[in-house]
This record gives sequence, C-alpha cells and structure tokens, in this order.
Amino acid sequence: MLARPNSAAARIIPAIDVPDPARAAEIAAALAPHTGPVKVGLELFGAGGPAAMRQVAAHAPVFLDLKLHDIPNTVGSAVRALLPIRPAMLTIHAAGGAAMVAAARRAAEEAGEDRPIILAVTVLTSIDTETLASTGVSGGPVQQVLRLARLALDAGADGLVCSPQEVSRIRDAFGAAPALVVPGVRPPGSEAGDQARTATPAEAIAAGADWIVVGRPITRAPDMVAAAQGIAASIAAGIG
Ligand SMILES: O=C(O)c1cc(=O)[nH]c(=O)n1[C@@H]1O[C@H](COP(=O)(O)O)[C@@H](O)[C@H]1O
Repeated sequence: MLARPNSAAARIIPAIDVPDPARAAEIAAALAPHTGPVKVGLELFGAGGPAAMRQVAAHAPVFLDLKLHDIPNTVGSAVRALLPIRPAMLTIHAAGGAAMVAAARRAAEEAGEDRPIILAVTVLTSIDTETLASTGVSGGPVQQVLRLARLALDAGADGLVCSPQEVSRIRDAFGAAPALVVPGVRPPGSEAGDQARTATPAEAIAAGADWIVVGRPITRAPDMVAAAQGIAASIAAGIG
C-alpha cells in the first residue's frame, strides 16, 4: 500500500481534471517531480478510460477517484475490475453504507500487499449546510462527516475524504490511523469556485491532513510547476 507522505511536496495531489489523455500525461510528467500521487477523476477516466490512467501512472502513483456508490455487489465487482490497472488509491461514497464499504475493502484485498487504499468520501466539499439540509440531512456538515467517518472506518475503509474544516475533528475522534485526503483547498487569494468548505493548504495540513487535493489552482495557473512549488513552500513554512 502507498506509504504516508514524507515531505511537503509529497502531500500535494494534483487533480488532473482534463478531457484529453495526451494532455493529462504531459501534466503528470511535468508535475510528478514536484508533487505526490496524481488524481485521475471522472472527467479524464470518462474521456480515456483505463488507457488514460495507465499513461498517467507512468509518472506517479495514481489516486483513481471514481467515487463508487452502488449496491455492495456492484461496488465490490467494480473495485475488482479496476485492480489490474493498479490504482494506489480508490474512492467510494461512505453514504453507500457499511456493506458497500466492506465489499470494496474485501475486493481490494484481492490485490495483496500492493492493494489500493480505500478512501470513503464523507460529505462533498461543494456542499454547505443549506445544500445538505435540502438532501434531508439536518445538523450540518461536521456532524454528518463524523457520522459517515465512523460508519466507513468501522466497515473497513482505510481512510476518508473530507473538507479541511472537519480534519481536526476527525483526528480528535479517530486518531492518526485513518489516511485523510483533503480537497477544497485554496491557496490565499485563489477563487473558491464551486467549493463551499475550504481552507488554505497550510491550514489543512496543520489540522492533520495527510494529503491535500488541488486541481484548478495548479492546473489553471500560468506556471503549474511554480504553483505546486509555492504550495509546497507554504506547507513547509506552515504559512498561507
Ligand atoms: O474525492 C475527491 O477528490 C473530491 C471530493 C470532494 O469532496 N471534493 C472534491 O473537490 N473532490 C475532488 O477534488 C478536486 C478539486 O478540484 P479543485 O476544486 O479544482 O481544486 C476535484 O477533482 C474533485 O473531484
């Protein structure tokens, strides 16, 4: 399994959200020396499938973010079908329930020691209190994140995806063991866009994130490498 990061740069997961596999491979090649694993999500996987993921994986371990959410048998089978392309990390939705999370973990185990880390997405970082309430969940994101974290970790998830605003509460409740992967991260002065629960890279790491996921602030920067290096420097300094 992928080891926890041991440098500021290794904590950064760039999200390569582009619809062009050749461009994605170029971005991965440019960023990999300055970051940790790279993320392949629904846009790139939809455009190029397993072949696009393999091209990216030539440069760095891949966080394959397909956010699986279905009946347990389907999710377990999907995880099994993805094992040959050797993702280092895989996402499922904790809201799919304990049996679904357990099915994902059991399927991942079939890859042996090199199995992917199973990460349970709690409450998407784009969701604020009002949006959450509109889905029938009252009480706010922190409470729901902690509820889903408990469910997912008890069912066998190796770690969680949450916003920077819940990280310290998760560490308080569950300690150092769960891998915490944190999107919704915005360097000072950058646009939040559709992200609702945000903080800066240094704040997310100080709160206890293992990895931060950063998409547009890197991939839409005029100089992607400089943007990644700036984020790593801010994490190392604990500022910004
Ligand atoms: O699982 C994820 O990576 C994820 C979960 C979540 O709650 N919020 C979230 O933004 N993400 C992903 O993290 C990335 C964030 O991208 P930017 O908003 O461009 O930094 C996107 O690829 C999202 O799919």
